[in-house]
Amino acid sequence: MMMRLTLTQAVTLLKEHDLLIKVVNPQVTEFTAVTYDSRHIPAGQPLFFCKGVGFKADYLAMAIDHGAVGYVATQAYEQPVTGIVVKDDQKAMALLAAAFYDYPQNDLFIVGITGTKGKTTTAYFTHNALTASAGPQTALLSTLNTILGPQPDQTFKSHLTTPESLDLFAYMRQAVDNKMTHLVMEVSSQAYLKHRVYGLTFDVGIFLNISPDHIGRNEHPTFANYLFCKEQLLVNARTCLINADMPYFAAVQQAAQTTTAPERIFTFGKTAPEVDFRYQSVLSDLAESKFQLRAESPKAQALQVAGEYIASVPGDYNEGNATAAVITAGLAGAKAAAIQTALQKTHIPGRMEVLPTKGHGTVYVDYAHDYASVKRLVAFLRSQTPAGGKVIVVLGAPGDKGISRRPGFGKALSEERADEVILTTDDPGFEDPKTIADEIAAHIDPQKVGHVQYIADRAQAIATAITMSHNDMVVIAGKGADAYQKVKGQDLPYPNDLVVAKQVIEKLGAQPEK
Ligand SMILES: CC(=O)N[C@H]1[C@@H](OP(=O)(O)OP(=O)(O)OC[C@H]2O[C@@H](n3ccc(=O)[nH]c3=O)[C@H](O)[C@@H]2O)O[C@H](CO)[C@@H](O)[C@@H]1O[C@H](C)C(=O)N[C@@H](C)C(=O)N[C@H](CCC(=O)O)C(=O)O
Ligand SMILES: Nc1ncnc2c1ncn2[C@@H]1O[C@H](COP(=O)(O)OP(=O)(O)OP(=O)(O)O)[C@@H](O)[C@H]1O
Repeated sequence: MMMRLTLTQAVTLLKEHDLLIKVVNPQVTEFTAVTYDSRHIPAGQPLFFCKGVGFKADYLAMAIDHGAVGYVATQAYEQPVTGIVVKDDQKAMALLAAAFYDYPQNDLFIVGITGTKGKTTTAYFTHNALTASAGPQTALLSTLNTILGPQPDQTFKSHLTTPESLDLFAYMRQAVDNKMTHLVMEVSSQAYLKHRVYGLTFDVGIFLNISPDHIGRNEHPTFANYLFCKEQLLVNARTCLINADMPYFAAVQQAAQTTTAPERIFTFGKTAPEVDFRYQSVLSDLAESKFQLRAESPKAQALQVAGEYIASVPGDYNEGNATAAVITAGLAGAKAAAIQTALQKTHIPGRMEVLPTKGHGTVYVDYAHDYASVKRLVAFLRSQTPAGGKVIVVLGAPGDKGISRRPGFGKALSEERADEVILTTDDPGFEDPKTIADEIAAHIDPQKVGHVQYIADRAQAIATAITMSHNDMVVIAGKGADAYQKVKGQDLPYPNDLVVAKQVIEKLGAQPEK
């Protein structure tokens, strides 16, 4: 189907949402392409969206030079093309994108997942559970990969956790055209802050947890704003699923109740007094997590997903992520047996990847990169360490953002009493990695952490950690499967932590016997 948007449609929609200020030079009555990037102007009659903190009038001029016949912006420009002037460029872009791509959301069962931690893990579990149940009909929008269909060229690396609205609706259209019936997507708080999902209703909205993160320049001004943005997923979901064990549960539940009847709000938890679904650890070891899921309310029982599950990704916190995926798959019509199989087989790149060794303990590569996740990770590994064994941690903190992570890491490593910490480089951007490491070190309590050192080169830091390990746990945290180091505005190639760790193990001749 040829995608199009008429000027009349655009005006009607924008007026409906009280977003239209005026139209200038209304000579073009139909647009047959849309874009927000002057470096990629499609053929046809393109409409150009002027948006973003870094937008410059020159980009619009360049877009028009390359064929744009209209623009949407918060101000009129001295340009001879049709201009749609709006009160909010991001909201306007989301509304017009949905219309341009002919509302693909109407043909998809959409699951949205938010939470400070666990979004990608839960998204993969849910995607695999739905695929195991109904075949390859489920699209995925995750921080790692975008999957829009079953063919290899319909899977590619993602740029953002939640895409810009224009890309989001384009992806949904491609997914529908590729015969996808379901979509599992991560919804970052940033997506609501920047109105990337404005006007979109989710069939299921999952709220996993919230802890202070993503507050600062280019992100949220305050924690209250961060919480508010995350709550919007539930305000815009037909069915809500909430972790009742987390702080701020009452506020989040209240947000869900604003638009959703109690029959469509489900809660889960391990320790909360009243929940629809309760999960309980059966066995959590270094390879997997086995847990029991009980349905405690009639509406929970009706889903028929209670039972025992094994999640392939170790870490006791992954039981909560897996529980959310099981319930959601049940809500989407998947059968317990298919969900069980899928959970056991799910592999998530860079999330709790395990490398056993001969003589150098066990090596973990994990994406933990804030206070809450490093704390839970070190606590879990500590609980699994054999008597006399140590927990050796390799990590750094990124530059130019997430400044609160630096004291957070120091605090988490101290509270969980890491035995050996090797501070290193992790996407330093325009900052000096040694200064970042010093800021982390300043928050490490020497009474609680055995020894701290700094090794700038990440591969060298990993080699040092694995070489010194005997009967110990080595955890390489923060970068997961990232195959780059962000340095001074450039993505410098880096093999990734798993590849480096495997090379070190091989060099040491420490591969385990098959
Ligand atoms: C703060 C934020 O959300 N920024 C995103 C946003 O930027 P922006 O709208 O301000 O755009 P900009 O990069 O300043 O550029 C302005 C405009 O000029 C256009 N342009 C630019 C150059 C040119 O030559 N011609 C041209 O037309 C650009 O296409 C853009 O439309 O839109 C851009 C795409 O157009 C994104 O790449 C960019 O994400 C940046 C890279 C980013 O780091 N975002 C993070 C904070 C983010 O969104 N993270 C969350 C996950 C958080 C979590 O883990 O929970 C996410 O959902 O990914
Ligand atoms: N429920 C949880 N509680 C605490 N830590 C968790 C939880 N789930 C995952 N983690 C940790 O957080 C890391 C990131 O997990 P995941 O990628 O699933 O989360 P995310 O929400 O997508 O993260 P991000 O927004 O940073 O991309 C994992 O590698 C693990 O260490």
